Amino acid sequence: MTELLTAAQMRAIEEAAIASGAVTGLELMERAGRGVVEAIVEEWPELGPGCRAVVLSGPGNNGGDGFVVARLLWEAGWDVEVFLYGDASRLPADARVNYERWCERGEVVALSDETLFRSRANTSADDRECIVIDALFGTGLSRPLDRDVGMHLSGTRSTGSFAFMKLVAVDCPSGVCIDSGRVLGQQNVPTATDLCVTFHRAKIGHYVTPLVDAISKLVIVDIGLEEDFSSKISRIGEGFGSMFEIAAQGGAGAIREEALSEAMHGAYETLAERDGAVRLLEAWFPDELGKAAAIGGHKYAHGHALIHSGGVGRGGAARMAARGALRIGAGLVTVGCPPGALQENAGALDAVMLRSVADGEALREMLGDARISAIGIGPGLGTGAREAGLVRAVLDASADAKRGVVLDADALTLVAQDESLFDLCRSHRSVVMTPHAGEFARLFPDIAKRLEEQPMSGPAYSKVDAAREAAARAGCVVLFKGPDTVIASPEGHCSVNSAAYDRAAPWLATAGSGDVLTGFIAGLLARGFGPMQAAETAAWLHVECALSFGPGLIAEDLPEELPTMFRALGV
Ligand SMILES: NC(=O)C1=CN([C@@H]2O[C@H](COP(=O)(O)OP(=O)(O)OC[C@H]3O[C@@H](n4cnc5c(N)ncnc54)[C@H](O)[C@@H]3O)[C@@H](O)[C@H]2O)[C@@H](O)CC1
Ligand SMILES: Nc1ncnc2c1ncn2[C@@H]1O[C@H](COP(=O)(O)OP(=O)(O)O)[C@@H](O)[C@H]1O
Ligand SMILES: [K+]
Repeated sequence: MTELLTAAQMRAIEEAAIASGAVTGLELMERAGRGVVEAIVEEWPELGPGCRAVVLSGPGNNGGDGFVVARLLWEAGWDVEVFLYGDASRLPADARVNYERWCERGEVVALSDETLFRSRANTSADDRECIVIDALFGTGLSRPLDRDVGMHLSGTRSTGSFAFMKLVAVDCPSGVCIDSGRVLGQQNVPTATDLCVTFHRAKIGHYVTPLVDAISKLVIVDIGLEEDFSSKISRIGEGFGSMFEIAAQGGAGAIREEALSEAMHGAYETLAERDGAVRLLEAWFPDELGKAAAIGGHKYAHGHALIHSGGVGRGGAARMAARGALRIGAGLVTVGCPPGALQENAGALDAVMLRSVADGEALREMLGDARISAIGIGPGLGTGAREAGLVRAVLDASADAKRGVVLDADALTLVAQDESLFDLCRSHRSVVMTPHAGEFARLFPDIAKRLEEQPMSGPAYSKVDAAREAAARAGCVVLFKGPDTVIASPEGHCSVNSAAYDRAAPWLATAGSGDVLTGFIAGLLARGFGPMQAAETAAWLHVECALSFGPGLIAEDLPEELPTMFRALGV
């Protein structure tokens, strides 16, 4: 797992590195620009000397990176044109140095529609490949782009502008708030980007919608800000100034990195432990996953999951969830269903047990069995009074926190409709809610509305903020689905399970896949996982199963892929 950073965290890390004397801003800029060029060469090895590059540099350090890219491509024999948006005399120091270095090699043209239109790359008769480098704004974007800049970007991004165009964004596509992945302002700034090269760590915005949908490939360049160094710089805001003071007082020229680390020791938690850190779930699984095999003993030692089904003809969702719970390692799984649906379910279940549950009262009685260690309810359930009674019974009879509960689909709709059910969730210590965007809007309409409003300044409200606020309000773990699934706990822990970039699995958006996820979570809760850990592990395995199976996947395939996954993971 790695941390996804905010722009403020990234700035703090850079500033602390520079203040430590371990590296200069100019060196970081050179490494950043070099990283962009290396990423271009790796992405398009067929491009090289003679190819065209149009570099759009902005008024800050992002523009500075652009000048470095221009120089390095020029030195490699590319035909480079550079445009500047802003006033060269007001560039920050490092960007200014790189501006001047470029000026020794080529011209800088003021960016305007007209100059872009007249660029060599645009007007030449030959159709040599052209790469456009978007180095207008990076982490420093604070307000919406001016209309004309939005227009330039639209112009260059529309395929008609240049003969063969690939668009490379330095750090992030300009106009996007990198904390949220959202475009600032009313401008219809297009963000479609072939390659985005960012530095040190990915930022939150790179992994959440809408930005995650717009970038074809994300490359993270190591600019020498070491892992253990950055991990010590965790708290932005109060107290941070004093760290710089300590660094500055070190005197005697460059203060060594160790001295700075020493100064910070004990004063800052590691980034991973800090509330507010957003973790990206990566090649990872908790040790607990492997423990089932080691526990041995009775099947009840591995937990008993109850999945509640809907009525006749609506049981498929619960049966798939049950299969998921069983495959992920619950010792026993029972499907509970209305008496009328017994026959249907009996014909379709073997290893999964079956119980008739007439109503909420009957369910309450059944839940007197303390060995039932988790419940999944919602898929295919229905939204009538009887079903509301079932959800109430589940929440009432398991609030002792030893029994985890997953609420999905219709159960979420019921909770959204009834404040008293919402209150029961709040007072329960082990509930996981798994809404997709529609269910999320029903449960948290004001939060969903805020997420839809056009942001005018950064940092903008993001899907991460929304999931966190929802979790805090509901007192539950909230798993907000999508290709950018965000999982948040009421305590403020938060992670992103991405199905983008090298984990893209669009075939996972298939009917019933969410039902299987409910089963995965219920199975892990039954095994004794905490709600956050169960949600994270299940979501991560869900995408891994989809990747392992590949296109053609249907929801039923997901549980069946788990044994392959477990073997691959050495579980
Ligand atoms: N600080 C460092 O040491 C490093 C920074 N790097 C680069 O520096 C970037 C951040 O640089 P900056 O903090 O200078 O920020 P940017 O270059 O993203 O932009 C900041 C400038 O744009 C202005 N501005 C913001 N929004 C505007 C708008 N809508 N219209 C017009 N002007 C606007 C700001 O007033 C400021 O002058 C990163 O994205 C990265 O590309 C890299 O070189 C790595 C090292
Ligand atoms: N584009 C996508 N790529 C990968 N996974 C996706 C994508 N869109 C949705 N998903 C995932 O697919 C599942 C769909 O769940 P849900 O919306 O509840 O559907 P259903 O009710 O049909 O089961 C969720 O786990 C969600 O995160
Ligand atoms: K940019």
